[in-house]
Amino acid sequence: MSETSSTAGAPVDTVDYMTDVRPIAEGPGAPGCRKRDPIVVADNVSRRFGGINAVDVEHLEIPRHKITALIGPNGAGKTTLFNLLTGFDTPNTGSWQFEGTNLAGMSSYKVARLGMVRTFQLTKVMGKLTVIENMRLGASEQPGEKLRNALFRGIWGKREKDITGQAEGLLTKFKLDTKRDDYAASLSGGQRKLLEMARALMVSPKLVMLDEPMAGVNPALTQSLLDHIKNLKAEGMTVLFVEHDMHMVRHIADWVVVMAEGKIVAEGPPGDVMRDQAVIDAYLGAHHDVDLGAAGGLEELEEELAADEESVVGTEDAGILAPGSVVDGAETLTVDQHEKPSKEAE
Ligand SMILES: Nc1ncnc2c1ncn2[C@@H]1O[C@H](COP(=O)(O)OP(=O)(O)OP(=O)(O)O)[C@@H](O)[C@H]1O
Repeated sequence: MSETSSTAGAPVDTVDYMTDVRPIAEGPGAPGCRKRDPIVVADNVSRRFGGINAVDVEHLEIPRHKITALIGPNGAGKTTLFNLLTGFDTPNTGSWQFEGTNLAGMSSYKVARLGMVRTFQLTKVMGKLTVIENMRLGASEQPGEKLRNALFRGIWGKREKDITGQAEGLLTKFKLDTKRDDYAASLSGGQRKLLEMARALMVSPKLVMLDEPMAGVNPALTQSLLDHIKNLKAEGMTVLFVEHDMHMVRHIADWVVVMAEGKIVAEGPPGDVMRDQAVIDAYLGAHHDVDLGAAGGLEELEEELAADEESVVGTEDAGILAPGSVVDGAETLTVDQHEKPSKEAE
């Protein structure tokens, strides 16, 4: 999909979102920097849990039609920020707009209907429902939702048919059509991630927020997931994703926002951010000598961390990605997988 403006009916400016090289930020990348075309603008958003400042974001803008990665060490506040922006949690302070509409205090359901949807770190597909039933749940207006619709069965039937058709189309696109009538509980971790992403698309969103889309995905599905995420952008959507896998970040992100201890500590294009000292400090602690942006930097870091008894390298211990598995030619590596404190279910 592309953006077209016209004069006297003739298209004069066409932007292909995949090849658009216009600057994302108005100036140099820095925490809270202004974007040329933001879809989300947040101010002074904070959330405390007891004595912990889980989120303390002064200013954040998410660029429209781009893929933005939100990275940071465990406990940095990434998921909490997702929860706040999408109405799944309430901040102590703050305001934020999605396409100019103020969302503070709005329920998650209404936020989704406006076109801002999210997936979860631990998928929320309903195991005891079939794949197609899960998809139908994603539709913004369920037939039978309103008594009035139930009374007018003609309208009800048409809408139901449309929803099922849309769901089937998405299942085919995500190669889940053969699982249409299987219980979601029978799907693999990766297939559930795909189902959750497909279900999120039922409301034809403008902004798709993915919380650790690669976690729990086996290497066979990794490339397919990456392609689906890139396709969202090609189709005109904006993507914001939380991810620990640095190769994935470097491979598909146009812009990277780094959080540490609730704050935004760096922002910029992936290559720049990975060379940023604040990012290296936040991620690596003692491993200051490694340049994440340099060729071989990740491999060097992997070796250093492997030699460090306190570090757990990669997701292989969690059975997520095999060591040395390949994502589009690059070996996978997760730099931040220190033990997480246990956290209540979202
Ligand atoms: N419901 C909650 N109750 C109490 N503390 C919480 C709750 N949710 C999050 N926290 C705390 O808030 C901080 C931020 O957590 P959050 O899950 O947002 O971090 P994160 O960056 O998403 O981490 P991860 O990468 O491990 O998912 C952590 O210290 C966490 O323990």
